[in-house]
Amino acid sequence: MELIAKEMEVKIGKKEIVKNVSIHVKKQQFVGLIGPNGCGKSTLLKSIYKSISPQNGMVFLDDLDVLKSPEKKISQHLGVVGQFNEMHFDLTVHQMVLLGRTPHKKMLESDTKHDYGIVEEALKRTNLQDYKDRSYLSLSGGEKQRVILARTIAQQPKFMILDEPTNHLDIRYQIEILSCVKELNIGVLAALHDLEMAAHYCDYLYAVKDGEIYAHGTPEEVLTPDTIEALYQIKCQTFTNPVTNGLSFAYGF
Ligand SMILES: Nc1ncnc2c1ncn2[C@@H]1O[C@H](COP(=O)(O)OP(=O)(O)OP(=O)(O)O)[C@@H](O)[C@H]1O
Repeated sequence: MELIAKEMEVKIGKKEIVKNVSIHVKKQQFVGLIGPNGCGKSTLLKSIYKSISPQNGMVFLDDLDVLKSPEKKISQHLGVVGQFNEMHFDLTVHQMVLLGRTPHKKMLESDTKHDYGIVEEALKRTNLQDYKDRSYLSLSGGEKQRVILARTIAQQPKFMILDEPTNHLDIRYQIEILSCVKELNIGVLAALHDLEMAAHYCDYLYAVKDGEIYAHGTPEEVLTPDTIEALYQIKCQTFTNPVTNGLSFAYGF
């Protein structure tokens, strides 16, 4: 699915947090949102997935009007991995991932073999098969993050929004999670802090500064020393990593 968010504006109290932001994610594109702490990335994402109401703007997933549609309808198409995944009641990992099937069920409809198959596949993709019977609350932050992703995969969304999905994850799982999301081949909009990961996984980037889009384009177009300095107030040199051939960054020079 394609996502178009147009002229998004979010005010909290008197403060304008998101100022007239438009984002376009084409079918199967992996689009990154970068920018310093507090620039408004999460607020923008939340206003797109309707966790907060924007003062202005519209959001379409193909022809589905997200801001005007009921939650259930939206969650049949849109999966969200948020930044904080705390729960106050305990479920096993398997039960948590099975919850991903809820948007596709009628009230009180029981889980089927088909649902269990989808859950198994999601656990496999996120490397969680051995955690099936563990209590969710007993997991580490990184393990919880993977369970939430598995639940979102089991939801079989056609578009995914991720807010710093690699928060809490060590380097191996950062790579595994982003590769796993990329392999889903669906439209993705993800807030990312690691610029090397953003350069490697994203087809297109939006750089946010003070609630506005400061730059957008391919990673090579956006991740220039000037833009990085403007965003993060840090000197930076970019180079092609001789080992990976990817874009790399030397900070503080
Ligand atoms: N409910 C709220 N009340 C007051 N201010 C808020 C609220 N939510 C967000 N803000 C402020 O809005 C600004 C943007 O926050 P947001 O979480 O969107 O930034 P971010 O770019 O996602 O940051 P980070 O990279 O640190 O996660 C911050 O200054 C934050 O303090």
